[in-house]
Order: sequence, then C-alpha cells, then structure tokens
Amino acid sequence: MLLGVIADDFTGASDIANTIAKGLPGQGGLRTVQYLGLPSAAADAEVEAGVIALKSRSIDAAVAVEQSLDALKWLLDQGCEQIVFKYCSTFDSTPAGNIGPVAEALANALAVKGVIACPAFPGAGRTVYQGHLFVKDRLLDESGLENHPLNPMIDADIRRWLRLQTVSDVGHVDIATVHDGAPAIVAALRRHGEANRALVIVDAITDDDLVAIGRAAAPDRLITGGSGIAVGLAANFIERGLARGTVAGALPVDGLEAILAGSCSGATREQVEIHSRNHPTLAIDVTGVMEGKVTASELTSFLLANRGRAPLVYSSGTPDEVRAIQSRFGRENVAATLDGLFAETARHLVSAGIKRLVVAGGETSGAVVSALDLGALAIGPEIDPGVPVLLSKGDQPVALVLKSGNFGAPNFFTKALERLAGR
Ligand SMILES: Nc1ncnc2c1ncn2[C@@H]1O[C@H](COP(=O)(O)OP(=O)(O)OP(=O)(O)O)[C@@H](O)[C@H]1O
Ligand SMILES: O=C(O)[C@@H](O)C(=O)CO
Repeated sequence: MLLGVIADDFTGASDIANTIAKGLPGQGGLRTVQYLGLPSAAADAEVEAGVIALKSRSIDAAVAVEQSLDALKWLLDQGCEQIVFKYCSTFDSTPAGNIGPVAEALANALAVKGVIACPAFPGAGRTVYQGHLFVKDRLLDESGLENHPLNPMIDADIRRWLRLQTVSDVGHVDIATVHDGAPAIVAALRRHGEANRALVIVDAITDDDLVAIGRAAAPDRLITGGSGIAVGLAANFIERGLARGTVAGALPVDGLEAILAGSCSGATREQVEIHSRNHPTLAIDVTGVMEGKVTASELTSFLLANRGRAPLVYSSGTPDEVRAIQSRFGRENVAATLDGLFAETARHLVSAGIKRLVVAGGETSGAVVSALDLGALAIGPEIDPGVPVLLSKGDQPVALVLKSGNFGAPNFFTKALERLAGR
C-alpha cells in the first residue's frame, strides 16, 4: 500500500476513494479499497491505496484522535508512504470539533509541521480563496451549511475556525503563491513549519491548483483536506513508477433495491422531492420515531412492499423542522435515534435480499454500513462528482452508494440505482 487515507465519515471516504481510483484524465488512478472502520487483518497485497472510513466527524475530539491514531498505525503497518486525513469539503466541525486536534495529533505522530489543510473541491463548487471557504458563489456561512443539524458552519474564514480547534497557530498560503507553482508552495509551507505552525490553509480554486498543490505534496508524509486534495496524488506514485495507473471498471449488481435518506441538506431535499413525484416514497415521522411509535419494521415493510419500483424512505427535514425536533428531544438524542432506525432498517433489508442500496448523508451512511458489517468495499465508476459505485466482497455482494448530503444531480436517486445495475 502506497497511500493511506483516514476519513472522518463514510460518504467522505467513498468521495476520496473515488478521486484516488480515478486519478488524472488519461492516466488512471491507484487500486483503491474503502475499509469500513479499522480493518482487523492486513490489506490484500494488490491494494495501492487504502481508505479507512471512521465515523468520527461529530464525536468527542479525544476519541476521534485515538481512533485516527489507530488508523494511522494500521496504514503505516501496511507500508503507506503518505497519509491523508480527509474531512468535509465544507469543513463540517464545531469550535470544539476535531479537525484541528486530529490533524495536530497525526502531525505530531509523523513529526511534521507546515501541513497542508485544504478542503477545496471545485468539481462540487467548494473553493478556498483568501482563507475563506465558498460553496458555489456563496460564502460557507451563507450557503445553507449554517443550518447543518450537527455542525452548523457559521464562519467562512476557515483559518479563524481552525484556530479555535488547534494548539498551534494556523498558517495560510494564498492563491498567488499556488499559481507560482509547486516550488513556491513548498517554500511557503516550509516557512510556516519553521514558524512552528502545524497546519496551513492553502487556497485552491480549480483542479489545476489542486494538481499543483498535489505536486508540492509529493514528498509529504501527511496532507489534510477534502477529496480535492487527492486529485494529483495518484499521479505522483504513477510518475515515480510505483503504480501503473488503473481505470475502475463497472461492478454491476442487478437485484432488489431501496433508498434511505437521512441528510437534511438542500441538495438531498431536492433529490427527495423530485424522486417522490413518480416513485413510492415514505416521509419518516421523526416525532413518532422519538416517541417510539415508528419502527424499523414499518419502514422495511414499506420498502419491501414497493421493491422493484425504486422506493425511498427519508427523514430529511427543513431547517425549521430540524430546529423544532432538536429543541424538543435534544440534538444528539435525535441523531442517535435516527441512526439506530436507519441501521436496523438496513439490516432487515439486506436479510430480506435487497442487493442495491442507496444512502444519503454521511452520518446516516456510517450508521447503515456499520450495521451491515460489510468489511471492505471495491470502488467502481463515478456516478456524479464525488460519488462512486461501491461493491462489497464475498459471494453475496451488496452494491452501495453512500452519497454525501450535498452531492449529486437532482435526479440522483434513479441514476444511482441504474448505475448500480450497470446500466
Ligand atoms: N428530520 C430531522 N430532524 C432532525 N435531525 C435529523 C432529521 N433527519 C435527519 N437528521 C439528522 O441529521 C443528521 C444528518 O447528517 P448526515 O451526515 O447523515 O447528512 P449530511 O450532513 O447532510 O451529509 P454529509 O455528512 O455527507 O454532508 C443526522 O445526524 C440525522 O440523524
Ligand atoms: O467532502 C465532502 O463534502 C464529502 O466527501 C463529505 O465528507 C460529506 O460528508
């Protein structure tokens, strides 16, 4: 294994696995596997990039640090030369969040400073300019992410946000330096490291910027960012002759299907609305769930009764609905209860023979996939930017899509089911 990734959620893990497996156009990527939690055995010999999906984004920082250091150890034991810590392209965290603590702990463990921190993902509209994060044409804190149920992003200046989470000061490399190319980026990062800054926000607006940053990062032991930060990383290994460059093939599974949506993001709510116009759809009564009146058996019965017709169940609510339910029952209690509901539903579905499963939302995907105990996933073709087809191993494979809340075209759900079937 050459490249190891520690991802703080499951959709984010499949996002960066997709980027690494894809590589640069015409060159191909690395042979990549997504692990669902810390693997208990050594990786298969042919794996060139291993992505460990943790469910650490919204947990206590000390626990996230411990889990991430365990993941680091496993990846180093597999031979990885370079480690990426993958967090959300919208920098999802709270002032007490764990991007800073985990990144600093990894930097300490690898004895490095002046480490790149860049959440940019231009393909999904996330750019970093003057240390501020934009989602399309809006600053982060005016993009809808200020209403996130767990990690409301209320400051677009991610240098300032990250400083709330770190022990050491945070540096910044501006876009002019990035445009000067890899040697200028390397020199700027070195200066920040010499000034004792563990982490450095690096501006990036286009994929070309990310390729330049990737080249600058070639010798780095540690890099942190969104999936965009990996755009040029496979190329470094291919150009050094350490990997051949592979193109992910189709991994079709044509079986019964279901869609579960727990994300409350604008994109997912629009996808739900569009899908519901001509497919069987059940809105979960979240108050009923919290009062114990709605159970996983009901959701499963609905999905199984409508199999073959792309059925969807969703909890996704508007910011007002989310606020109301959280103030009545408590944010963490609601999240944990909904996670449990989706997890149990997914277990029932797979034991009833569902073979194609589309899940929307990182926390929701983490809950579902952990409940299914699938082990490791192969990465197939990209469906929409940042969302690949995934396939579990073994003789009863399940084809999966773990969609980040804000990703995907409006007709994503039907498109994803077709791609899973190889159509
Ligand atoms: N109607 C609702 N009211 C309150 N909370 C909800 C509701 N529906 C879902 N949630 C909670 O909102 C959170 C959504 O997080 P999730 O990570 O699944 O989506 P996301 O943040 O949009 O996706 P991503 O992490 O991929 O960007 C979950 O904790 C879920 O339990
Ligand atoms: O970076 C992103 O936006 C996604 O991969 C993600 O992490 C969503 O949970």
